[in-house]
Amino acid sequence: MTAKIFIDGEHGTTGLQIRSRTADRRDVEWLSIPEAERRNAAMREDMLNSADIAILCLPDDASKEAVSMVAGNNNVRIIDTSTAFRIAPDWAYGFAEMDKDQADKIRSARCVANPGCYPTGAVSLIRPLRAAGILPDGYPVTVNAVSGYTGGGKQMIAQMEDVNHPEHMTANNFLYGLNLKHKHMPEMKIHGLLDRAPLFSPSVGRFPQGMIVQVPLHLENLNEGASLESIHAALVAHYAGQNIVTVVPLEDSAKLGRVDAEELVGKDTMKLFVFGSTGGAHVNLVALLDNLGKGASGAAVQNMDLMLSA
Ligand SMILES: NC(=O)C1=CN([C@@H]2O[C@H](COP(=O)(O)OP(=O)(O)OC[C@H]3O[C@@H](n4cnc5c(N)ncnc54)[C@H](OP(=O)(O)O)[C@@H]3O)[C@@H](O)[C@H]2O)C=CC1
Ligand SMILES: CC(=O)N[C@@H](CCC(=O)OP(=O)(O)O)C(=O)O
Repeated sequence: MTAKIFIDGEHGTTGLQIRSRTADRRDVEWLSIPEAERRNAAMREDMLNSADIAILCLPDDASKEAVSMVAGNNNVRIIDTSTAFRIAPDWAYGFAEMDKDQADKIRSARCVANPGCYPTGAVSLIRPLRAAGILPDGYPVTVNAVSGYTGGGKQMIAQMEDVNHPEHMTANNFLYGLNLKHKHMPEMKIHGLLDRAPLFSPSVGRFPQGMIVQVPLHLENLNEGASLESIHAALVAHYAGQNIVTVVPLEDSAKLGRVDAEELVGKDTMKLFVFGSTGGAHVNLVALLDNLGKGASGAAVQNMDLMLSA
């Protein structure tokens, strides 16, 4: 039997990439609304309630509205790509490699919150070190990142690409979130198992897709015995047995002169690096991903497949 899938927001950046990733699939039937009717609430409600899985690719407020439209209809399962439910206790967090049992939680969940692109990188680096007792309570975690501009959705894409846009942006690389209250911080804190909010400094580069997330650490402030090698080993152990999140061997990362934010564009995988020198004072943890791959649409398709395999 084919599963009926409706993407609310299918004509936006994340929605379109879900459709392109699944264009050849014959095991799903797509329910669809013409683009001109994308904000027609009655049509959306009808489609949402007819789906086996509704994938919400909408701003937070519209996602909350969509969820309210299917309240009480237990036949519909939901994957929400917005920030709205990522720390809701009754939603499964859709980062399947986060813990050994996370894929099973997603498989059996009615409601799955797809992680944010930046939190996917940050949580992937931080959580294993908290779980392994390497990163102590109270450690002041810093997360620095650069994203391709599609991370800002249709609006930022137009601002970056359309020279006639009234708010056209000419910068090749800019910092934002300068009040240090970015909406992703609670998600990073909770799923990173942190007891203190991280300091998060995001930026955007003039390239459509790709992302680097960095978590620099001072070894002397970690729990005793922490080293480049022990941190790398903890990440390797945490991600053993799956092939989406790869921990790059230390000897390979030691040979690199640079990391290219666009290396994984079009892929749904993520690479983790541990940079530093044996016996050195610092390590820099780096996650490399496509903001629209493992950071959004790729993860949504992965979660859909897990839910369909229940
Ligand atoms: N882009 C990325 O890299 C990532 C995005 N996300 C999240 O995914 C979600 C979607 O983002 P993205 O695809 O980038 O955004 P876009 O702005 O590109 O697309 C959003 C789509 O939703 C539609 N929409 C907006 N409001 C409503 C509404 N009230 N009712 C029905 N449709 C509506 C928009 O239509 P209209 O054209 O009329 O505005 C548009 O088609 C967001 O919550 C975002 O935070 C998560 C991870 C990464
Ligand atoms: C470049 C850019 O603007 N990025 C977005 C985040 C993109 C993303 O991760 O979406 P979620 O907010 O749904 O997690 C931002 O910082 O708000």
